[in-house]
Amino acid sequence: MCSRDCCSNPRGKAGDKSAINDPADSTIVPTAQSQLYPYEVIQEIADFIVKGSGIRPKIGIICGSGLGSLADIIQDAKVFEYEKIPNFPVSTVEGHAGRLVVGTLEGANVMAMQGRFHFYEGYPLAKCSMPVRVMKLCGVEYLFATNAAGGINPKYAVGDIMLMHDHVNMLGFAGNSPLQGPNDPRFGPRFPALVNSYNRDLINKAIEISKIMGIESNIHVGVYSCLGGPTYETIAELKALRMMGVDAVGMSTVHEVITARHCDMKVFAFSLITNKCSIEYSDKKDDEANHEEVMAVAKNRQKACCELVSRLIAEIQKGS
Ligand SMILES: O=P(O)(O)O[C@@H]1C[C@H](O)[C@@H](CO)O1
Ligand SMILES: Nc1nc2[nH]cnc2c(=O)[nH]1
Repeated sequence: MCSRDCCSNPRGKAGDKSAINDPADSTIVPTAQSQLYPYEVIQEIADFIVKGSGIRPKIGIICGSGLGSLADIIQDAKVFEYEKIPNFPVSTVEGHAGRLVVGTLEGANVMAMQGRFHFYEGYPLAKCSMPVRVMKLCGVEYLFATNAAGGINPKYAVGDIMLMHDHVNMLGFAGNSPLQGPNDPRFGPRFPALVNSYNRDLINKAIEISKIMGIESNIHVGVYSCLGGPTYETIAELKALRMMGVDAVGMSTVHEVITARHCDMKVFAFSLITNKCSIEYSDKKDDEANHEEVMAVAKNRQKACCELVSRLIAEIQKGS
């Protein structure tokens, strides 16, 4: 366990001047990824996982809210509780177990985060997406990021899956990035491009797989937007997002994708639509999003999500 309480306590020790130069104190050094988690610290975490599991994973999976079962299908699993991994944050959200599962899926070496870190938990974005860099130094080439999201596109139904082909980074519009601060070129360039972030081949393969699974009418390709949370959106915000071309809205994934693309990982991401976001004013309680509904829908659809992920990993394995 890390001796610096900042790693488990997102608030740190405000006002403690002696900690100003502590690179891992998230209160004093707000968001600079390379300062919060220098390369050497990420390397130590990666070594801990690779040595502890005896596996060098090729595919990294991040399980969205209620989608932890994506990690339950991993074979020969070696499980690391987050609190036992040196310098790792802890999960604080229901539906995010807080375990890293390393093993094999469809013959591929994989590592899966059963629980991710969100900005609204009080973690800076650099900390939220730090595990993606750990994945990279473990050997991961492909990031599979999943999330639960509200459907703004009126054609989307609860339980549908939206394959992400682009995003609108609302936190970025507000000047917040996981890459803020000094750049460490060992991870990637100062100014990474984000066009084509979502791997087109993997999207096309997922569409083909959805046909084989007979769920193609529940599959969409669309644009996700990440907001800070933890509040769900107002009607006016939803209307604005829709005008911007957003199809689904959530509170995660985008900063993970940015970090993955910065270090040149191939990205596949999807949103499970757990609730419909009505953009009309109404008094109906049914129109209000809530986390219980999000979790219940995710539980109902976990089988389809697991099959999609497994089949796509099998395709990647076939090509390698
Ligand atoms: O981790 P994800 O993005 O799947 O979780 C979503 C966003 C919030 O954490 C939560 C809201 O219900 O679900
Ligand atoms: N921001 C946001 N996140 C979600 N996660 C699941 N549903 C929603 C939603 O409607 N809005």
